[in-house]
Amino acid sequence: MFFRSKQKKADEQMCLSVKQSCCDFFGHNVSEHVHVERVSDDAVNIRLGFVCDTEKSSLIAHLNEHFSAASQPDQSKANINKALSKAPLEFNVRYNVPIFDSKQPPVRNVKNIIAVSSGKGGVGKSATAVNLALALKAQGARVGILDADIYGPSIPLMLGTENASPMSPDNKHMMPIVAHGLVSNSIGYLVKNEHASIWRGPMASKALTQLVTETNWPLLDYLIVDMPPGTGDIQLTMAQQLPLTAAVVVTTPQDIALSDAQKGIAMFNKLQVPVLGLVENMSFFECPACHHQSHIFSSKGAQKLSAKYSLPILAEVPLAPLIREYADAGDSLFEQAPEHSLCAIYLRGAYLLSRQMASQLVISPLAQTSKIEVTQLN
Ligand SMILES: Nc1ncnc2c1ncn2[C@@H]1O[C@H](COP(=O)(O)OP(=O)(O)OP(=O)(O)O)[C@@H](O)[C@H]1O
Repeated sequence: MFFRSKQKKADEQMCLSVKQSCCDFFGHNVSEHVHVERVSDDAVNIRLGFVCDTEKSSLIAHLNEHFSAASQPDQSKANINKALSKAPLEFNVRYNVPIFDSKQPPVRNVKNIIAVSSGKGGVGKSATAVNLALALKAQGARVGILDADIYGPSIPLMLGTENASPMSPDNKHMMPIVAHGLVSNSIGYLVKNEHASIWRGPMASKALTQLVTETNWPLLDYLIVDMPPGTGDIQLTMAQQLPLTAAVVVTTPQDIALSDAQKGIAMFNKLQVPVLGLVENMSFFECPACHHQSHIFSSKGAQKLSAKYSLPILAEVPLAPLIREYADAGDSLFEQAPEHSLCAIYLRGAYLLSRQMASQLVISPLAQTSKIEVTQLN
């Protein structure tokens, strides 16, 4: 009896510290989603609102965690081990990228589809989509990119795959094009730009649906979709047809871009697609000689939007000739200049993006357990 009550107290204590540890880990209060329950003398179930598994005497918690956390496994493991230090259990963390259910049928092999969108054209949406995809890949995720900007597909140029065309071994499905470790498909691989640009709404949406569903995607943690600019009927239909997990809105700091970005946020809100955050592109220009920063397109625009909609700013990307040069050459900034400060900006953006995804997972009723295990980084 005495032992039981002591054990109960120890369990309560352990439960509290696991919850606290999870809150620290996720960076906000998730305690009501954390369920800790002793299932036998030597096993405890921890369910982080969505996952739980026990194996023999060691406790295996499947953390549906974002990829970037896998680059700090010791940190997270240490946190949780600390919380469990009183329990005679071994604690292992396996990393799973979370999956969301969607109202639309899922795309085979694709865990999460993230739209990169902008209310206004020419703000650097495609460049942002490519660099975020490369940054997620650099952090260990399996990433694909879908060029849904069927009126101005620029992904083939930016990936250096302009002359590629997808093979179809079974005459039904296309094999995506591989470049810089990303798989991609684009209407630009299939038809000449001038042909796609005369397509009308239904034809354009049908082409997009085919591009998504008839591509033989390998197992992907993230499929980044470069949406066409704007928030008209075409964008709305496209966003409705895709089983989107979440969206990222790209803007420049100037008022005209911001007001269009708001329309983008409103569109995703209407479709109940969570917006993970904002990317402010062409935020400033830093003079290479004196390092003075000029705010060519105004300043603090994204900050205002961020405050108004409670959205994080994932990245403030400068106006930097290198971004255009690499994009035009179809080269990867991450392969050619991995130490460059621009890479750090995109890597942080990707980190925040995937972290936001993990947070959405905790609060979203659409979240489900990922069954696919992701290899932990060394
Ligand atoms: N931060 C930046 N610094 C310098 N050049 C940039 C930056 N971002 C994008 N660019 C360049 O600006 C041009 C337009 O960018 P991009 O094609 O990504 O814009 P977009 O918003 O996708 O355009 P569209 O509306 O046509 O789809 C490209 O040449 C790109 O390389």
